[in-house]
Amino acid sequence: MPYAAVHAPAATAAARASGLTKVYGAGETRVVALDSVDVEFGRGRFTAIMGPSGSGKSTLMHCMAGLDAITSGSARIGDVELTSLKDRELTRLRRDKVGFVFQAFNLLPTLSAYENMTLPMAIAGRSPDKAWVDRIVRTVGLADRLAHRPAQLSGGQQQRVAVARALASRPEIIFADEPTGNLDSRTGAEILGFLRESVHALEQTVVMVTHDPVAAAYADRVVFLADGRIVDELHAPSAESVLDRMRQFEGRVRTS
Ligand SMILES: Nc1ncnc2c1ncn2[C@@H]1O[C@H](COP(=O)(O)OP(=O)(O)OP(=O)(O)O)[C@@H](O)[C@H]1O
Repeated sequence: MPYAAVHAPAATAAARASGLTKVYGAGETRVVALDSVDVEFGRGRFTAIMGPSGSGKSTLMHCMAGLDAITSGSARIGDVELTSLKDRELTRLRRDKVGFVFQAFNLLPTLSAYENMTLPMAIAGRSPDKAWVDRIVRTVGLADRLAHRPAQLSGGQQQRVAVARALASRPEIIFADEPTGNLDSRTGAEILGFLRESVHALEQTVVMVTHDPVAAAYADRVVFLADGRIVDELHAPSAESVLDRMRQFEGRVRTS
């Protein structure tokens, strides 16, 4: 049975967690990476996740994307409860409903930009929606690079291909983990602009982990994590307001 049919009515959030707890290890090596996190990622919104190193940002992203099993609580993509899925269903959900952009571009070197973009759909046996793919290609400015292999592209162009690949299947949600970490600031700004454009013009949903207040300012909302908990959030952020919040927050941590 298709997984969508098994579950509850449509949710308004593209993804949500409640009481999401992730514990690694046991005994002396036990680490509570996420401690009962409640969070929603609104459909058609761009959310940044920030927090100090080790605060649980990547773990939250991996658990919400179905890349890592959760210890307790609930994680949903749309109306699908991830904990109810078997491995195979989870693989299918990730392929069909989730797009990923990583710091390393993760493109296949022997394939062209276009083939890389449409590879996940080719694997799934689905033919790409040509009008949609054309729109993405125009949005990320790759029209004259589609036949190039990754080695013939700059880092910024390779990341544009990775963004286009994440968008190509019109996923329910795109998770981006430090997508500009390997790029200079001008090229990084371009990629962030494309992510913002994909949310605002193409009505996609993006959740991005970042350390950079300038990158976070491209989002509609910033969620702050510390010690595996959500401790703050900011709407319509600017780089200054994010930095300011981080400073207040560091002050609180130092004095507590
Ligand atoms: N596979 C693992 N096994 C054991 N502990 C882990 C594992 N992955 C993460 N952790 C621990 O969980 C906590 C949260 O890690 P996580 O990588 O989510 O933090 P982060 O906020 O993404 O950090 P950074 O900004 O440095 O990437 C850390 O204490 C980390 O050491």
